[in-house]
Amino acid sequence: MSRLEVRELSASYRRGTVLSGVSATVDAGGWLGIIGPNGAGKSTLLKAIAGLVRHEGAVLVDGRPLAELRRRERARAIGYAPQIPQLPIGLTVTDYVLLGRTPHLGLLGREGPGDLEVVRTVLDRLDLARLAERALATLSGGERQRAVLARALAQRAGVLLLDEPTTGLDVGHAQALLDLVDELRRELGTTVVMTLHDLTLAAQYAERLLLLDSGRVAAEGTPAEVLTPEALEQRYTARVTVLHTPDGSPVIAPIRG
Ligand SMILES: Nc1ncnc2c1ncn2[C@@H]1O[C@H](COP(=O)(O)OP(=O)(O)OP(=O)(O)O)[C@@H](O)[C@H]1O
Repeated sequence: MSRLEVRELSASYRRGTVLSGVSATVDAGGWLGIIGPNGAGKSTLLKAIAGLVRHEGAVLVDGRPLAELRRRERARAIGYAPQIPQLPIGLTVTDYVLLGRTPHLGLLGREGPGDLEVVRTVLDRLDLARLAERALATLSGGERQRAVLARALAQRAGVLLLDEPTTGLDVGHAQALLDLVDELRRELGTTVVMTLHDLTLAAQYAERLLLLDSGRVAAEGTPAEVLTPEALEQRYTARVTVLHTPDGSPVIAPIRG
């Protein structure tokens, strides 16, 4: 169970500031969706939390600054599935997903039956079992994306950062993935932070949403609080109507001009 705290995070690339004073807290087992228009800083925020871009401010897991953790400890604390990963394309799906188990291996660095079982289960759930021995290079875009997510899920880190995890996935595979993440959350108490452009899906799975605009927090709250037609018009320059599913979850429907 891991509680994530992001305090006053700021980050800049050479061209200028991309994140300014972003703060957020995600309770253990919570699910925070990061939304916002292109270029708002969503991916940079995840990379900063993962410790992959230089930033100011602090990221704490269960009150401990991540910057103080050793590499292996950090890999157990935080898992990250990037939007555009660098893939060792010669590896098979199984060997690649097994890399996710690295922070859990013993001194000899050999995987045990437990590690193989975790990998098998994740492959099965993400419909990758029949591709287990295929090289990553031979996979389709959506299959590759699922392999990247499988590796992050196999890591079983306390906090899971997912950058646009459903990009390139068909609706069924997208649902299977988010359902699996939800299960990990319920069973293991995994804390999830996910960026997503699909606002309807974000509303269905995330408990809370954080709307970023130009590197700042424009709104934070439950999906119903954040996803108002006014906010979407203002932040995305979009014409939308907000409908609701029978269980009350917002559905964002674009209106043709
Ligand atoms: N490596 C980099 N070097 C310079 N600028 C960068 C770099 N990465 C991102 N940026 C810039 O930082 C800003 C935020 O980018 P980021 O990828 O975090 O946005 P995003 O909200 O994830 O966008 P999208 O929805 O398009 O994926 C953008 O203006 C982008 O051009």
